[in-house]
Amino acid sequence: MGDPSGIGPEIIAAALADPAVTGICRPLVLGDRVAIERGIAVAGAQLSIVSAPDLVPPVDPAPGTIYLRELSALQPDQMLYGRPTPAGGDACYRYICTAAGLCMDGTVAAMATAPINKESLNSAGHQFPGHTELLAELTGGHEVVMMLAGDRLRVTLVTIHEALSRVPELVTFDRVLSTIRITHDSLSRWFCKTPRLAVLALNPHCGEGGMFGDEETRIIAPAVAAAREEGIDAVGPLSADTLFHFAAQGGYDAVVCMYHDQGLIPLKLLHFDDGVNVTLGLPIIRTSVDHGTAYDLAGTGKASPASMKAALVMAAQMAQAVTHAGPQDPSPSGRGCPKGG
Ligand SMILES: NC(=O)c1ccc[n+]([C@@H]2O[C@H](COP(=O)([O-])OP(=O)(O)OC[C@H]3O[C@@H](n4cnc5c(N)ncnc54)[C@H](O)[C@@H]3O)[C@@H](O)[C@H]2O)c1
Ligand SMILES: N[C@H](C(=O)O)[C@H](O)COP(=O)(O)O
Repeated sequence: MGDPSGIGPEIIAAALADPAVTGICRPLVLGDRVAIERGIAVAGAQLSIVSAPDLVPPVDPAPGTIYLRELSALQPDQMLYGRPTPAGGDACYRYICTAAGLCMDGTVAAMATAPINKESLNSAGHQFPGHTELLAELTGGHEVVMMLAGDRLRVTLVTIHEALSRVPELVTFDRVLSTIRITHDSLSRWFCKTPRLAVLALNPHCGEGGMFGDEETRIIAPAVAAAREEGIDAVGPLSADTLFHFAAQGGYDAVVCMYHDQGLIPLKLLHFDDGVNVTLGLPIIRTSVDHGTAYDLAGTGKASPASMKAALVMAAQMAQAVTHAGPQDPSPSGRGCPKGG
């Protein structure tokens, strides 16, 4: 359900009132009854709540119904809009842990998360920069990669939630190569058979022959060469300022970026409304909205549910791909692939 003080409950209600979502999956909400009731009212949705303490939704769920596992019973002062609390952060932690557990034991096929406030998660004593790192730990310490995807562009990140000043020391040969590998393997599995990857430079103009930095020649180019030797269709390092123009025109299936804002600024410029965050490298399927808790909009009914809907639909499609193709079979599409799903 995400942060009870943010827009999570209302965008969930809006998404679950849409037959395009409920037609492709049987959603089970992990959250707080009062927060979801409030979200339904804010979204103006015609939905009723059915408690599902131990059950998943039935094969033929009743229309207009939200199946809810109540994992918290927050007091009104613990879910004031725009006012995160440690209790709310702790509740988010429980929702995420329970969802991961249900995915790991096969009770559910996938999880899609609404936004959390990272500060409130940490104020509750859970020291994680976000869902991504928490899920990596909960599911066995896998190396994970954050991908954000829309119809025109997909980006993956070598470094995620890090201070910009630390990025150069974190961009290592091993990290760049493993990000390329995980991007390639995950795209091959879920989205397209032979993905074409562009790998970005860290510095302007690829370091301009060493004038503006040498990470390109020391680290990124050797990592790209190593990936190519493994049969991965990756090119780079390429200058970030121009590459996105070509990637958005369909030149690449994903762009491997060195740091958070290098990739997420172009992605959100093109896809703020409908982008989906996917955690690659986990043993479970996890998607998420591409935006935050939007405290300025919480309770106003103005928040767009489009990214929440897209995250639910993508999670369901990924789960169906596993069911229909088997876990190791990539989708049957040829070279290059439609983005977003
Ligand atoms: N998936 C996640 O859990 C996730 C993702 C991003 C940010 N966050 C967290 O959210 C908190 C707030 O982050 P922020 O302010 O940088 O980003 P934000 O996305 O919450 O807000 C940025 C701007 O976008 C607008 N906005 C966000 N979602 C919208 C929607 N659905 N419809 C219309 N407008 C929308 C907001 O009103 C605000 O003006 C932080 O704690 C951050 O870490 C969580
Ligand atoms: N970097 C993401 C974004 O800006 O959308 C976001 O913070 C989500 O992170 P988690 O999925 O790890 O919570």
